[in-house]
Order: sequence, then C-alpha cells, then structure tokens
Amino acid sequence: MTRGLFITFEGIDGAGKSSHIEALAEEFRRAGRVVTLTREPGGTPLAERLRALALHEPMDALTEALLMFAARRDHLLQVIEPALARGEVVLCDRFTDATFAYQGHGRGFDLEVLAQLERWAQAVPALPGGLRQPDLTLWFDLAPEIAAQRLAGARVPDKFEAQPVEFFRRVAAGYAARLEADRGRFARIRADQAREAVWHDLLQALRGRGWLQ
Ligand SMILES: Nc1ncnc2c1ncn2[C@@H]1O[C@H](COP(=O)(O)OP(=O)(O)OP(=O)(O)O)[C@@H](O)[C@H]1O
Ligand SMILES: Cc1cn([C@H]2C[C@H](O)[C@@H](COP(=O)(O)O)O2)c(=O)[nH]c1=O
Repeated sequence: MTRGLFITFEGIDGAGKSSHIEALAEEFRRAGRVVTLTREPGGTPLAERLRALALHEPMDALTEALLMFAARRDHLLQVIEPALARGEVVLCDRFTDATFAYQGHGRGFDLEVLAQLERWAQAVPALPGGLRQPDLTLWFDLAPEIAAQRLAGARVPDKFEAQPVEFFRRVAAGYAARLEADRGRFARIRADQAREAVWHDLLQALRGRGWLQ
C-alpha cells in the first residue's frame, strides 16, 4: 500500500498558507493520491469547539496551550492517524510548530512544558520513536509588516490576528528556531514573492522529495 504522507503548513497569520493548500491538494489528487485537507486548531467537531474558545476567549498561556494540545490529540486520533493508515496525503493548516511559535515564543510560555505536552499529545506507540511528527513542514516565511498589510481590512481579526507586530516578530523568530532545530523536516518558502513564485517554490519542495513529479 502507498505510504501516508503528513504535510503541515505553517507561518504567521496572513503569510499565504490557505492560498496554496487547496491547490496542493488538487495536485496530489491529479497524481492519483487521496487527500485529507484539515486544519488546527480544529478538524473534528470537538476540536472545532476548542478552536472557537482558543481564538476568541481571553485566557492565560497555559490554558491556551492545553486547549491547543487537547484539540490536537482529538484531531490526531480521529482524523490524521486513520487517514495516514489508509495511505492518504494529509495536508494540515498548522500543527505543533504553531504552538511553539505562538504560545512559546509569542506568549513567552515555557518551551520545555510544551515539549512535554507534545510528547503526550502526539504519542502513537506503534510508530518508531512513538511520536507522530509531520513528514514535511512548509514554513511560509513573511515579514510581519507585509502580513499585516495583506490582512488589513480583509476580515474581522480574531484574538491572535489582533496582536501587535512585535508579537508576530517573536512568532516568526519561533518558526525560525524550529527550522534550525529540525532542518530536514522543514522547507522554508519565501512568502514575500508573487503567488506564482511561491507556488513554484512549494512544488519544488515536494518534487525534491520525490512526492510529486
Ligand atoms: N503571494 C501573495 N502576494 C500578495 N498577497 C497574497 C499572497 N498570498 C496570499 N495573499 C493574500 O494575503 C492574504 C492572506 O493570505 P492567506 O489567507 O492565504 O494567509 P494565511 O497564511 O492562510 O493566513 P491565516 O493563517 O491568518 O489564515 C489574503 O488576502 C491573500 O489573498
Ligand atoms: C495550531 C495553533 C494555532 N494558533 C493560532 C494561530 C492562528 O492565529 C490561529 C488559527 O487561525 P488560522 O486562520 O486557522 O491560521 O490560531 C496558535 O496560537 N497555536 C496553535 O497551536
């Protein structure tokens, strides 16, 4: 059976992830793969309810992190693991790198505690190493000032989108640190380019791994 693939999309709000995720799903379908397109926080009825709380209710950073990981555990067990077991391509708009970037670097919450929560929430005993991680993370790297311009007036901002540019500088630095710690898993996409160039680079990252022709 074809091996499942778990690909995550990451970046600050407004970096351009959603603009490309459906196109990549279509590209995989053209290549004969079944695709599960999903997002975090969310992806199951329970996780979507937790998302509504996390994105709109004021709370401290630990509560926020616990909600993210609770939503993730449900999503992993209900959606991601079954899809990977069926040999599907799972494209997920954000995953645990977002928790390290937003709750860790953005809010300043303890990275070691996040790492422990990650070990519990992503435990899949059948896997070598026992922990589910993405096969590839596409990091849309964009300056917070440009992202803010792109989002200005586009929609009513949620709790995170309403944060000042300094918050997103810390979040972006968090993503850069995650890439440095695990270079093999990440592809950095320069998101300040025109859409066509971003799409080209994204496809190259997939082709370079032999996952698309
Ligand atoms: N390469 C690009 N050049 C200019 N504008 C872009 C580009 N890519 C996306 N945009 C625009 O920027 C805005 C944000 O894009 P998009 O919603 O895809 O970002 P996102 O990373 O998914 O954001 P969020 O995480 O907040 O949902 C949209 O208005 C989109 O049309
Ligand atoms: C998974 C995850 C997400 N967030 C934040 C990041 C975004 O501001 C929102 C999700 O909105 P999107 O439009 O779907 O990108 O949630 C977070 O702070 N921590 C996380 O783990």
